[in-house]
Amino acid sequence: MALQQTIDLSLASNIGGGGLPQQALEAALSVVGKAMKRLAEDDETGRLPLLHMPRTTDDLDGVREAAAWLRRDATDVVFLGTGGSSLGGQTLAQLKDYAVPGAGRFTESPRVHFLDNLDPVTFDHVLHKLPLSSTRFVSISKSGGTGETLMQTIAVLSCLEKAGMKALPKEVFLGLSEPRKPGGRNALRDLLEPEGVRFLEHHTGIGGRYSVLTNVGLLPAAVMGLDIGAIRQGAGDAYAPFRDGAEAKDAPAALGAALNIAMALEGKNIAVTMAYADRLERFTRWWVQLWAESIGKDGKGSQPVAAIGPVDQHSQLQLYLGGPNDKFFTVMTTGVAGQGPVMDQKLAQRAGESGFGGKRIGDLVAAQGRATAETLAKNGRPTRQIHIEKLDERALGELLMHYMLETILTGYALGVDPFDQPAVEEGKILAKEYLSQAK
Ligand SMILES: O=P(O)(O)OC[C@H]1O[C@](O)(CO)[C@@H](O)[C@@H]1O
Repeated sequence: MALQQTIDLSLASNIGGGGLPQQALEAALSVVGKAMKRLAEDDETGRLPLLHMPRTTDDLDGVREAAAWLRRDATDVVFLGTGGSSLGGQTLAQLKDYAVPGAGRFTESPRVHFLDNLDPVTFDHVLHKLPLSSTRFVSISKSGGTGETLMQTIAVLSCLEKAGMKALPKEVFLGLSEPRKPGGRNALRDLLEPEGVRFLEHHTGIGGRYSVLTNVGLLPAAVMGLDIGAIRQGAGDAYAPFRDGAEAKDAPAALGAALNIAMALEGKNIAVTMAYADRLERFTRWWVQLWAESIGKDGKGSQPVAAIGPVDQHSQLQLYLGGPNDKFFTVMTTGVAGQGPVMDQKLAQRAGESGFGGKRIGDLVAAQGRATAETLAKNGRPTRQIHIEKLDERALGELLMHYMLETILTGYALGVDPFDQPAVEEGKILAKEYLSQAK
């Protein structure tokens, strides 16, 4: 297990009044215990194919083959898609510096782009800059009907045609969507299949925001050269206590769910995840969607907030320490001590920081992560600590599965369906109505 979860700084017995009383945690653990029984049935009956993902390997070669096809002679690979059709891939790609401030500009070829937001200026800009003859495109949408992804795909097809490309769309494009439902439409397939574009199948039993361990997340990961088998193995590590029939208090994801539930009942309705690693920034955004869409319904749910350390110490920490005590914190750290450039003794002295001398940048980041968690606790702010010594494919797979399990169990325990998102549809319908009125 790469993930070490510590809840000591969440408990009233350690941090005083702002912390969680032991009996509140016990009560939540008992509800989560029942939710775990439901999860075990889900596994047994096959109702939740996500639970089988860690032990599935027969699809990996297909993913690797598609990734190799995309990489062949490509300078750029562009992933079109939004929400769960993009954030999982981005999270994994960040292990290889995707969207890491500064470092992301130097990533190896092919350059990978995820265009998950629809912004006309960005899209125009990117289409003009891309070397079209050596760019590959992947359109991902579970439903095949998401307006943003369809518009992006149409724009790219038109752009390829206008550029008078020798290559046909089927030579540069790949689709990833559910199979067409009998009698139903799949607009993305309707768009691309007549061009001969090949499609990978989106798992029909796994929703977009839970799809990071399927081809949706693993295809971009494989394009980046990551070990996708290790990602699945890591997911297995998070699931192992559940398979082994552990009690809620001994299964880290179940303990996490119980903490979240109990915290919300104690008035901590904001869940802040602050990760001290650039390579977990996309993870925090992936988690925000996972948590918000899965738990926020029927008048229930806590507000997920993503933060990164140490940079957000300089923007959010004041509120966290001095503002209302209505938050439950997770401070995430990695084993960065001893890593990075070493501080020259003389220069450190000249800067008036002789304590920096001989220390490395990673030493300061490690100290900051620890100090933030402890300062939050000293101020009565309940804080869970998650530490991952070595952030690699296996560890990230474990972290992703941990959070998916924590989310599902929280939904089950609260009596909400963690797999739908009915409220989002209303605005989509209205937007299409306004679009039809636009001149
Ligand atoms: O993969 P699709 O079907 O394009 O959906 C994209 C995203 O849109 C949502 O349905 C919300 O509108 C998310 O749940 C989903 O991840």
